[in-house]
Amino acid sequence: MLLVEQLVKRHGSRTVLDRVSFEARAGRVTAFLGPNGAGKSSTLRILLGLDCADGGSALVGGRPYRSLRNPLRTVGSMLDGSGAHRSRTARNHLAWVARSNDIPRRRIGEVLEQVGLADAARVRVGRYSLGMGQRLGLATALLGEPEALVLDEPVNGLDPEGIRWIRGLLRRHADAGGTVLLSSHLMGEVAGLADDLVVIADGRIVKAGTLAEVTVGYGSLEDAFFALTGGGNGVGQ
Ligand SMILES: Nc1ncnc2c1ncn2[C@@H]1O[C@H](COP(=O)(O)OP(=O)(O)OP(=O)(O)O)[C@@H](O)[C@H]1O
Repeated sequence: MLLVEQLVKRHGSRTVLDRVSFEARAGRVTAFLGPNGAGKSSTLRILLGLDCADGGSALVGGRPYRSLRNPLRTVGSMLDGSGAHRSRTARNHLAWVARSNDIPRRRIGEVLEQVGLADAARVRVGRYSLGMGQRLGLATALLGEPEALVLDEPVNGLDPEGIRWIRGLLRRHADAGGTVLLSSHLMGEVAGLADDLVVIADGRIVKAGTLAEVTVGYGSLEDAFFALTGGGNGVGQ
């Protein structure tokens, strides 16, 4: 469903993505794992049409994101929290997104209920906690009932109950045949959730496969991660 092939991205003379290739399949939760600065966000931004590649391709359901007619009905995403303006309420924000993507209004109430924000729907986003902002970001991603979800560090700011909740939500999405791609630099959250792993370090894919394939020969996912990434930063925080 999500296919990244030979992706190259440069900033000045620096190559931050070096022929990155991987696939996130339908019915699976795929974790995109790597230390800070490895190139996860850069890849996801290109996949979601927010940045241009210098080479290669990134396809959603066989097409570049920018060629999708109503993108939020194909792929829902969350990068950098909710993406909502501080002065808006959650309901206003979702109404605006729904309108711009031809999504029926009934979905607003449904997703607010689904992410546990129904009671805070009329509170301004500027007053939300980090975790509430994450929930609103997820509500926005779910609004168009997309087949695929692409989430950058989705558990940031969530408390243990929130982490458990998001795990369940993503699991159900994949079990219903959807595609989930999430990035993370935290081991613990991924070990209990992902079916497939893609490990990136210094802009290169160093390993991809099922959880069992990636961890074979190592005591734990954390051991595998350190060995594969050369002991990157920010791991296990
Ligand atoms: N606009 C930019 N200009 C210059 N360098 C950039 C730019 N955007 C990203 N980079 C660099 O590209 C590299 C990859 O960054 P990226 O944000 O994709 O990493 P990441 O794996 O998402 O890390 P993190 O977990 O910290 O978010 C980093 O070295 C970063 O400094």
